[in-house]
Amino acid sequence: MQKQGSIPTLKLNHVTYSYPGSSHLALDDVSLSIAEDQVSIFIGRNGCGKTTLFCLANGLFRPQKGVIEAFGKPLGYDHRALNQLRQKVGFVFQNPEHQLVATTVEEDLSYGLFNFGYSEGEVRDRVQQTLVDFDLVELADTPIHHLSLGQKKRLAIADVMILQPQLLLLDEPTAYLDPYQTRNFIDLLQQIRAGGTTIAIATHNLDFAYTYGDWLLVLDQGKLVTQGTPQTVFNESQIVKDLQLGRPLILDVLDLLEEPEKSRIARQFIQSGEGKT
Ligand SMILES: Nc1ncnc2c1ncn2[C@@H]1O[C@H](COP(=O)(O)OP(=O)(O)OP(=O)(O)O)[C@@H](O)[C@H]1O
Repeated sequence: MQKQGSIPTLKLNHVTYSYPGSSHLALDDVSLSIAEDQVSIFIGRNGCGKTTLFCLANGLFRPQKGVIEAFGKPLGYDHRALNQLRQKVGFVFQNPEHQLVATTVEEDLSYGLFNFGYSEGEVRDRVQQTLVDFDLVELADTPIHHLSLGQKKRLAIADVMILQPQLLLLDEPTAYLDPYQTRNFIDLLQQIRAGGTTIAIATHNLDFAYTYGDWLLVLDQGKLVTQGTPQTVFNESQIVKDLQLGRPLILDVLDLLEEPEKSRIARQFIQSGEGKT
């Protein structure tokens, strides 16, 4: 169940957006909530609107219709309001190359803090702590272009987390990562979540979505077509079947088993995902 009652971290009320010069609606009358204490995962075919939604949530784009609320208040679009929003809502792009701006790891971590006006002492302290937290100490002086893609992804997340956001938006976080790096990344997410940051993710990785998500939101052609727990969405949603999004591998494996083994493994698998925090 999606948590009811508390103020959602992010709320979209009938939000519509089309890119400048385009008559096509990238998001079409979308209403949804991201609950504070759940990992929300957006899935859907290429071009369904996931990245656009995150750009709207971060104030990079402004909807033509509808209202977006973060932490119970409608977004403002003046310079000051956006500055505040971007400290509270961190957005990690799909491709870390689009995000890393400085020459070395340490400089890159400092960059955002200086931009937001933090003092030199505060920047120094936060950078040192973040290097430790994100296992980047040995890479502190490494030129960005010497990093592997997995290391760049880690740095891109650290760049955002150094601002201590309340909501972290991750676009395709497991893309380009090998299984070992994916495991490390999931550990990192658990750490971030335990620190109290709400996490929302856009992904095509259905195994990751099934295991790690608390709440799945399915977009198609700019519309929210269904939402629910991963179990409900993948086991019961006809829409998801019709969209031919595929299924998590674990469900195909379960189909090969007989009862009671099937129920036993399914329970174990779900419980392993529940140990995410
Ligand atoms: N800069 C742009 N100008 C015009 N249309 C765009 C632009 N960027 C995206 N679109 C369109 O907006 C729609 C939503 O795109 P978006 O990138 O949000 O999808 P997505 O779900 O993130 O896709 P993917 O899974 O491929 O990353 C698509 O129809 C896309 O073609």
